[in-house]
Amino acid sequence: MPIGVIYMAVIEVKNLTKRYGKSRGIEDVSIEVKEGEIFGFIGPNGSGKSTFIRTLLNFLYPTSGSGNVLGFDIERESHKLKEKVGYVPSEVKYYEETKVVDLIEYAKSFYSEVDECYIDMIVQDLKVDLDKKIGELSYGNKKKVAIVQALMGSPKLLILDEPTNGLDPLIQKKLFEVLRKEKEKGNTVFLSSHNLTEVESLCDRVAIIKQGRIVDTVDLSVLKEQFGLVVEVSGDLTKEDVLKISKEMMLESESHYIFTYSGDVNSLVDWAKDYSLKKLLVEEQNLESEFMKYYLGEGEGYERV
Ligand SMILES: Nc1ncnc2c1ncn2[C@@H]1O[C@H](COP(=O)(O)OP(=O)(O)OP(=O)(O)O)[C@@H](O)[C@H]1O
Repeated sequence: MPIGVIYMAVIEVKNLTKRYGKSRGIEDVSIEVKEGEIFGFIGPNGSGKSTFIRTLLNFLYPTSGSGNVLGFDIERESHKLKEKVGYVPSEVKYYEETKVVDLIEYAKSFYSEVDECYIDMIVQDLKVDLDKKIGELSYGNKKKVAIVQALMGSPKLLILDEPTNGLDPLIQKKLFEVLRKEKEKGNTVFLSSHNLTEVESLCDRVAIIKQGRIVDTVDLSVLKEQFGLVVEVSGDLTKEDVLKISKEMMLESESHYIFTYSGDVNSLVDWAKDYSLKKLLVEEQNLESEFMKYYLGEGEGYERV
């Protein structure tokens, strides 16, 4: 961060709770998203990602807690807030008989100024089919229309609920390019996702939600610096043999072990030479191997020895 630059919190939420009657939605969620960052929100199915986003945008009333987005209170000033935020919902619903081109033109009429060249470029990049009716579009193709609409007012903040769901890999890549450009312009992106690989490649920071509560918030550049190697071995060796080289056991079954390793590669090679191995697989640690623990239930998963 350059010295002297003060980053404003674009999203600031304190102790936000939303219950559906007696059922849990989100519990005591506190988050701060800084201006100009791409912030990922990840967690298992039903953990509360959509509930959080919908409460933030006042589509749901909070049970308790408070928050502001772009300086606007999420309850009292939600109408102002919604004007300034580009939002892509997880489920896109439009009037089925409307043609895409008409919907986009109609959406433009809500803004005093629209960067037509930019919107045309997004339409082309995402291969949006302008001539079809909404009702004729697939789930992914509807999502693309929602993305175009979210970008229409050149928002300072984009909130996207599982934006890549239903998009093919090429369009996902194009969307990431668009989001990176938004960041380059100084805008802020908040997105929920199930895809840890995409989160790793795109986001600056990530919050992990589990059973409605934030369990961790991570700066990915710091985390990546700590990443070592993930080593998988099987053959004629015991757990004690593995513990000579690493204390970070991720999985162990009979003669088959997966562990992380951060030391010198040559020492790892020397260690491996002492055993008769059937398999030796070494790969760089990534977000998926690190974060899988958050997706596992009680008693499942890795053991740190
Ligand atoms: N309208 C509703 N009425 C009652 N409970 C609800 C409602 N919507 C969500 N929930 C509950 O709130 C919790 C959080 O759901 P939410 O949809 O926010 O999770 P999510 O993380 O977005 O899930 P997914 O990854 O599957 O989209 C779940 O236990 C869910 O059953």
